[in-house]
Amino acid sequence: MVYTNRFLPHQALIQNGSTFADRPVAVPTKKIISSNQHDILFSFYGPVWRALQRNLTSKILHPSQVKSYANARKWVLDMLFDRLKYELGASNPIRLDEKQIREIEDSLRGMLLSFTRYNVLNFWPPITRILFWKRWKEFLQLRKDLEAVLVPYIDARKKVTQDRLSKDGEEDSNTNEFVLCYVNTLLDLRLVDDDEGSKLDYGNICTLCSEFLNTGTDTTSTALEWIMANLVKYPQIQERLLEEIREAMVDGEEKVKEEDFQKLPYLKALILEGLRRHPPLHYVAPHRVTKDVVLDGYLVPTTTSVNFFVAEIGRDSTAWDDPLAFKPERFMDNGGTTFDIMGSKEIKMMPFGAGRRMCPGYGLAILHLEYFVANLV
Ligand code: HEM
Repeated sequence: MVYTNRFLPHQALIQNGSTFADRPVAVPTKKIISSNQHDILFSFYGPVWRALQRNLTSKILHPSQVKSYANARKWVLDMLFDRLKYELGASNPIRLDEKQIREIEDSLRGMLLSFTRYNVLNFWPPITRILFWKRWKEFLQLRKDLEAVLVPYIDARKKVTQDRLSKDGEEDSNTNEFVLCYVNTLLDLRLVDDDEGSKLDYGNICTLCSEFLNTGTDTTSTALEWIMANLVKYPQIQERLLEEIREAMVDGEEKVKEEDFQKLPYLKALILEGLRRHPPLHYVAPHRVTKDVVLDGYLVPTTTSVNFFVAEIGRDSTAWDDPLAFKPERFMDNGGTTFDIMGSKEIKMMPFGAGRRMCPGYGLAILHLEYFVANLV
């Protein structure tokens, strides 16, 4: 088995941006450093991050947690409906919350879109930061802007959590609806084993939150747009899906619920076909092998950055019949849908990557896509 690690210099820079600006580096611990200890750049600029983030995301993205966000999904769907009505000329106002969401989105997007501009700062940071000082200043400003947007929400969450605990530390019985969120897991985290261990600072938390938001939002919305576009392009697919949804729903119900999804195999097939034909990420982030490997006669040294052409893999004519066609039926099997999206036996497509660095949010992403596609249709 060839293990690969991430090779992501720009992330190292972004993640430590605030650290270099005005905060001390969070101290890595023996426990946290693990899979990335060989990464060349991370070993200089913060090896703690990848493993830390992986631990946290696997906790918060566990299926038991994912279920508890059903209300949030419903809220977003209502917001989408509001927007559709608004754009169609109805008088429903857009909720104020959307403004706040846009604010977060804008600051994250600014950071994401300009990453090629700042990538040069990674090459030899002590020098490139002097040579490109203007860029470095701009980068720090972007980072400060991002923190200015996120910190109030982190504080608000802190307050909700503190209010929830009674003075003697017992849980308030009136707060049964409390849902653990990602920020809570970050606030609780200690970087060393003992009780005195340091907590993550605002810069650290903002970095982890922005990564979580970046990886989870644009990807899902891009996939959703492609799937909806194909439903418009192929009315017969839309018709078949609508039929399936009608059959699965109890008369009088207005929304497709998460419990209904198991009765909707064609919906699942549609989502998979959307991800195969139009994966939101054309490549996964660059990886590298943890030791030199010979593959098919080619040496892959540890110093090489390895890129996987996700989109091409899903359109490979040796693996798929008529690969350019949009046919959800290809995922249907005896009336059901069975596809090994994790690629544990074979990899015919990898929209979420594969192996141990596979997207930890794939279950949540598929759930979101099912939820929004079914309800919009
Ligand atoms: C259709 C939606 C999505 C697609 C196509 C997608 C795809 C991917 C891919 C290809 C990777 C890189 C895997 C690799 O390098 O091998 C990744 C990483 C990641 N994704 Fe997703 N993703 C989606 C949704 C989400 C969601 C909803 C979340 C969380 C809320 C999420 C969280 C993450 C995180 C935290 C990583 C980094 C994991 C690591 O560094 O080990 N993703 N995703």
